[in-house]
Amino acid sequence: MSEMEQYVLKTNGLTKSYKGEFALRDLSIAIEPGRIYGLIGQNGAGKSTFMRLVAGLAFPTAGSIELFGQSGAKDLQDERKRLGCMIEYPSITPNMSAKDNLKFHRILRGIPSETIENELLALVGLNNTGTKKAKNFSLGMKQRLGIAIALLGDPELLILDEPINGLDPLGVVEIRNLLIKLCEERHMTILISSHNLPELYQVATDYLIIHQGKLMQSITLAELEENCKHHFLINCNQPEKLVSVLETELNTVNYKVMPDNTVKLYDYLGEQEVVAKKLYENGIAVSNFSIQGDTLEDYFISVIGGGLND
Ligand SMILES: Nc1ncnc2c1ncn2[C@@H]1O[C@H](COP(=O)(O)OP(=O)(O)OP(=O)(O)O)[C@@H](O)[C@H]1O
Repeated sequence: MSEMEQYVLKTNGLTKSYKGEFALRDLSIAIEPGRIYGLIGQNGAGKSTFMRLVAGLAFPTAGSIELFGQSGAKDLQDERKRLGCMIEYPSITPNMSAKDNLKFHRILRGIPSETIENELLALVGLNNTGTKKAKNFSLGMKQRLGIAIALLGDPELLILDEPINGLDPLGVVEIRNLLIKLCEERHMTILISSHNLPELYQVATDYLIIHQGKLMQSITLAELEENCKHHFLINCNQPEKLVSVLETELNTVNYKVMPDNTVKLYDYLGEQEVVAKKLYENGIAVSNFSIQGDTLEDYFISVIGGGLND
């Protein structure tokens, strides 16, 4: 990456329609290097469409794509050599072993190094599969082989469409560990889609939530955790006085004043009456005083819920 390449991928107003129906609408995102982005949305939200457009497997109806700082048609095609993709299904030949599958794709892509096959098999934990044919692999093994194929060109941006859906918990952990390793050891940027937020959790550093083809939210892991953390939500007529009461009478600075002047208090969660009493004693009129906080699923639903039926 050169200094010019602040973003690995940037899209502006990216739109794709099929026969007048929008699969993707006005999607503008920016992906920074060395991070793992979870592209999250329900079935049909537009995740695969987005990945296909970035990979050059489909063409946008409107909007633009910039890869590694380049957006001209020819430059974009050149930059796509720096991508590794597994979109929709792993491109596996069922009657071949893992190694032969890798060899086939290596030759197809004109990669001379033969040692890369064994290196990648070891990396994805398939080095002991010998002559076993891919059709006899578990789903998790097939996904890992698909990832190994996507890694053949030593990509800087790895795009994986639903690599963990349908896997058992152990399979999910294996893929998760592999992705974290690729990001940490090779500084690879990863874009991974799923319709399951808890499955992406612990692997993604950033989340792009899409619904009905539109970007609903781009959020970091820290922001997601902050939004899901349990707290008292307090609405009152004197937020400054409330803050002073929290600090001086309740001895806490573990609160946050939101842009709309509501206050989130993260302390005293089991002691609602203690807080309520202090507010009352100090003459603070409260219009809302409730415990808030979401599970990841609740949060996801609350974000996409805003876009239902538009
Ligand atoms: N080639 C195509 N022709 C017509 N419609 C399409 C085509 N590809 C996608 N669509 C439509 O675009 C919308 C988005 O589909 P897409 O496959 O991108 O969603 P997704 O989020 O990847 O869903 P899933 O999780 O089910 O894979 C859907 O309504 C789908 O029917």
